[in-house]
Amino acid sequence: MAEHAARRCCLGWDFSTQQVKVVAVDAELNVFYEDSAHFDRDLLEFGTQGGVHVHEDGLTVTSPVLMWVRALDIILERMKASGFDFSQVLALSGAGQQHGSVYWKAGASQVLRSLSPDLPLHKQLQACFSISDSPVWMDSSTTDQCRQLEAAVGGAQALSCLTGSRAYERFTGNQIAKIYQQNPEAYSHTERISLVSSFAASLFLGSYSPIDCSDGSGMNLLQIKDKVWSRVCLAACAPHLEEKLGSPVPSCSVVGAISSYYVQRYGFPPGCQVVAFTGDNPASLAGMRLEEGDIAVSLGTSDTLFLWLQEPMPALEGHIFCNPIGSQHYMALLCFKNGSLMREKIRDESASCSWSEFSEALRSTEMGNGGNLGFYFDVMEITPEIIGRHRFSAENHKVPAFPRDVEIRALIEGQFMAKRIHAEGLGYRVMPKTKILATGGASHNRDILQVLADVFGAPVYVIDTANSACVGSAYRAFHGLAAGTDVPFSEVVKLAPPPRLAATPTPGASQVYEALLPRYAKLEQRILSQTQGPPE
Ligand SMILES: O=C(CO)[C@@H](O)[C@H](O)CF
Repeated sequence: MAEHAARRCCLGWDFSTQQVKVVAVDAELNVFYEDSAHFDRDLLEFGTQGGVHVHEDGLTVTSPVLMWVRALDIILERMKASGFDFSQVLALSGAGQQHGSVYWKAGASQVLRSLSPDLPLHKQLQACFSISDSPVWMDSSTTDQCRQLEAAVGGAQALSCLTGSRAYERFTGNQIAKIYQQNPEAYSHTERISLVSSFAASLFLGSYSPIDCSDGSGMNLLQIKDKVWSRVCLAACAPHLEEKLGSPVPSCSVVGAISSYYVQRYGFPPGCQVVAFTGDNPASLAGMRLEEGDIAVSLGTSDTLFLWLQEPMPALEGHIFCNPIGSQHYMALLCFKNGSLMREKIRDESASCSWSEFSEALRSTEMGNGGNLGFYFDVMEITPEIIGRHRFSAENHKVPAFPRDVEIRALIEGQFMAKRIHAEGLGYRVMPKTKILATGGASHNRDILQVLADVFGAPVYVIDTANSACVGSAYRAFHGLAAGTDVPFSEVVKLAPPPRLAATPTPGASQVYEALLPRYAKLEQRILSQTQGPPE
């Protein structure tokens, strides 16, 4: 009977790099519907690869904004054809790939406000964008604009203290500066600039949605402490920018009711609430239900850390964003490029291409590896900027090689000690209630997770994050329904399936790694100074 009973629900959307995805989550926080429109597969007319166009200069990377609109049409039509009961949708929220930007042409707001329910969105919005190919996060063509912005605020560290990051090519302020400098006419014909997240929210609102503080933190424009635009940064990027951006809002804000277009065309209830959309990574933090003191480690091609921070320490590496679910707190992202590909290389070289031999090596070597430490960066590392393999004996002497088992443990201990050191450099602190949430390919290897638990001195849980940005957005929609009641996000999501405990710290682990971590940090600085030359 339950199957046919009305299922009050919230929708969570993700306008990501390669697809638009949606999940429907019921009041018991079960996902009961999901669908996606894949750009390369379902929207061939746009000719993207991996959802983007890489331009001939090899630096400029864009995506057609109308492709995103068309993908939404496809999903909504498919949901309608499947008999999805839109009348049960209480609220919706969503996520977008961070840093990307959308340029609404003068007059577009009028079109958004008066959409005809007889036509799909893409047929009505075709003339609404002053830039048809939106810059996205894979773009790295704005180095000049990055240097100009840092110079305007007093340098890279000053910009990081102000906005949470030093200048990065993909960050939206630098992308806007490039458009203003290279296409001033298009810029002057632009009445509104959205992020991908607030652009998607605008489609559902039928008016311009404000940018939320969390995704806004990925622009090099928002003062993350005061949660207002930095006038110095705005002025350094382009004129009249504040009026084109609108004012930022807290990520938990209800930005309005759904546009009548969706009520008339699909049967959404007129009172369906739209909760501010945010960036895909902040939405994933919500989907993983990270709490104060927790850390999420995504062990993939590159390893990514999601941190919950109370008192951030902005640095020249990593990114600090306003927290999407703890309005007075922050989150941080740290990316380590030498992730699974490095683990696979050492597996092939030192464990005969076998994960079971790799695991056996971890089980047969002691915590601390007899004082041997290794740094393994076959590609230029981001955190920090080091390349090459560097091995040190217990006496801190450089050595050319380790025995196979020692090599394997040195790799894994080194990767996790680096993560802890750089996380603590951003202000992260392991707390008594800290949980480490592991996800990604390597999180299926229990012996690797045991080292993670030992190095951090905290229990490791595993979670499935396949739909974390979508699910996190649906959770945030439910939280938006409780707006004004001070119900914390953790209370709203307490029914969600709990993560599974995978490893707890070995007795004595803290003593071992409290001694090793400072040594690792010093040796990392030694390598940096040798490879970067003397300080300027
Ligand atoms: O650039 C990034 C974060 O800073 C990426 O994770 C994008 O958000 C991916 F869409």
